[in-house]
Amino acid sequence: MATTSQVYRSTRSSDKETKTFEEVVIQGLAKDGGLFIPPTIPQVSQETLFSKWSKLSFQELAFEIMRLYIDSNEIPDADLKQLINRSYSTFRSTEVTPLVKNVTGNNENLHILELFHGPTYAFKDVALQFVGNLFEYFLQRTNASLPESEKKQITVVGATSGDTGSAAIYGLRGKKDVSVFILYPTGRISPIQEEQMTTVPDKNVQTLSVKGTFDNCQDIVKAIFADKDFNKRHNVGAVNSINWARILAQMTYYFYSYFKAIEGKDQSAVKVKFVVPSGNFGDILAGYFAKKMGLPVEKLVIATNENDILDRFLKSGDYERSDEVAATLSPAMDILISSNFERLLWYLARENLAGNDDLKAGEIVNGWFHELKSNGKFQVGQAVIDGALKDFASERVSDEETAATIKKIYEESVNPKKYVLDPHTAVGVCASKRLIAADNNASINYISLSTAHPAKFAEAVNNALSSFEGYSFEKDVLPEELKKLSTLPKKLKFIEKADIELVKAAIDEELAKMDL
Ligand SMILES: Cc1ncc(COP(=O)(O)O)c(C=O)c1O
Ligand SMILES: N[C@@H](CCOP(=O)(O)O)C(=O)O
Repeated sequence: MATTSQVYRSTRSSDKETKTFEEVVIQGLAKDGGLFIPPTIPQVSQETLFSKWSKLSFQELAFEIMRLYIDSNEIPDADLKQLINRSYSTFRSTEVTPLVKNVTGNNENLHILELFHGPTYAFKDVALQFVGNLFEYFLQRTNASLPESEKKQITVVGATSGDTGSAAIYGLRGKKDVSVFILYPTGRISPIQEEQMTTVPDKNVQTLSVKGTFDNCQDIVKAIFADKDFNKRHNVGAVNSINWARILAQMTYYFYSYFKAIEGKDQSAVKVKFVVPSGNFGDILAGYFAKKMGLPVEKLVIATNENDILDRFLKSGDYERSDEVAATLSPAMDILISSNFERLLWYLARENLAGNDDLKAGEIVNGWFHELKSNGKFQVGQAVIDGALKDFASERVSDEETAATIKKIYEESVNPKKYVLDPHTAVGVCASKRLIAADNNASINYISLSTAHPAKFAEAVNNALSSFEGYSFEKDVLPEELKKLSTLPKKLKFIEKADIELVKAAIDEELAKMDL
């Protein structure tokens, strides 16, 4: 049997107010600047997990999980099933997120969880195909009873370091009553990522290339949510992982891949570690929920590149923003502040500092984030670090190690041979390899999340592999669908400075032209 959790609250709130699922999806960010979380995490029994859920398809599993977090009065069973099936019908794999088992042979138990079989070849599609359909569902229902002049529209404003942008655009292109504005840091995303976003001709889509960093873009998006007047005029919606529905939809692949990894093995004798290339902490946070719901995960391993705020936190308890973002081979993870970490901190604060009191936890987290804003850092104390270390470990991976891992796996892989990793996935696989050596324990299975298709990062992949005889990016890596992108006309608007007023003015101007 499973328990449910269908009300939400803000990580920074110390009052009793709760919200419904629809409210948190449509609102995105809480008014106090906090993120929405379910205060109670539903529990799933081991019996349900292993005698029922382990036999389900990806779509069936998604339904069981989502049902626990969404009241059936908000979305009835039949509608939720339809939303899920429609969202995953766009994937190129019938399994949606297939697991490549024992990629380096049987000795290492290293499995690669391929999350890039959706329309934009990155893990974001798993959540954003669903979120796009969800926006449409809620809007159609609200608008059905309203006269034409009062019909609601949503203006989605998102920030991307490369992948969220295109996945959001593909999830929302052409949808009625929704417009999409995506901010990305000029020159800091790969050419294919930029082409994916800027070549979509639908009139409800506009990309904004902002002179600055991803953190500048994310800060502007959060400030836009806090701007009451702009929000009232435009009804702003979130596609970044500040939107709870993103995290919810990502939980499925933790359960699904766990069951695939242990298939045919004695479940009580096997341990599973998930290794997750991390930036904004949205992907691995879904794994935290899966673990807390009852999936017997040994550890969730945060793999960072040189932008290592999460690794430094786990080692010191200081959450401290660096002065500058490093440009690495894994640019989608070039992030200074990991937005979703706030959600984890709320649970850790409640359990370790607030005597399990929701309101007190909100007060503590609010204090921390005010400190971060004024001093660029805060400290959580040993009890919170110890709490985090029960579920998490972390590894920091350099660019040299990333490139070396792409090479090594190309050389070593047996299933299939000459397996090509993208640089983000390589950060995770490098961390997995370190753990395999350190743990030296044959009962542990490592599920390393592959967050993007290698074709999206041609330069890093080619630099690592072009010296191998017979290697051809065009022939072996680049999918047909991505080949034609460079020939299509681009639609983008430059924003000269990372300035909220310039961005708001651009949105106003473009919205007027869209005439939705
Ligand atoms: C390819 C890729 N890998 C890893 C990440 C990091 O994921 P998260 O931000 O959820 O930690 C991102 C960006 O989010 C990404 O685009
Ligand atoms: N790496 C992300 C950054 C945005 O993160 P999100 O998960 O909060 O949307 C990207 O590719 O855009």
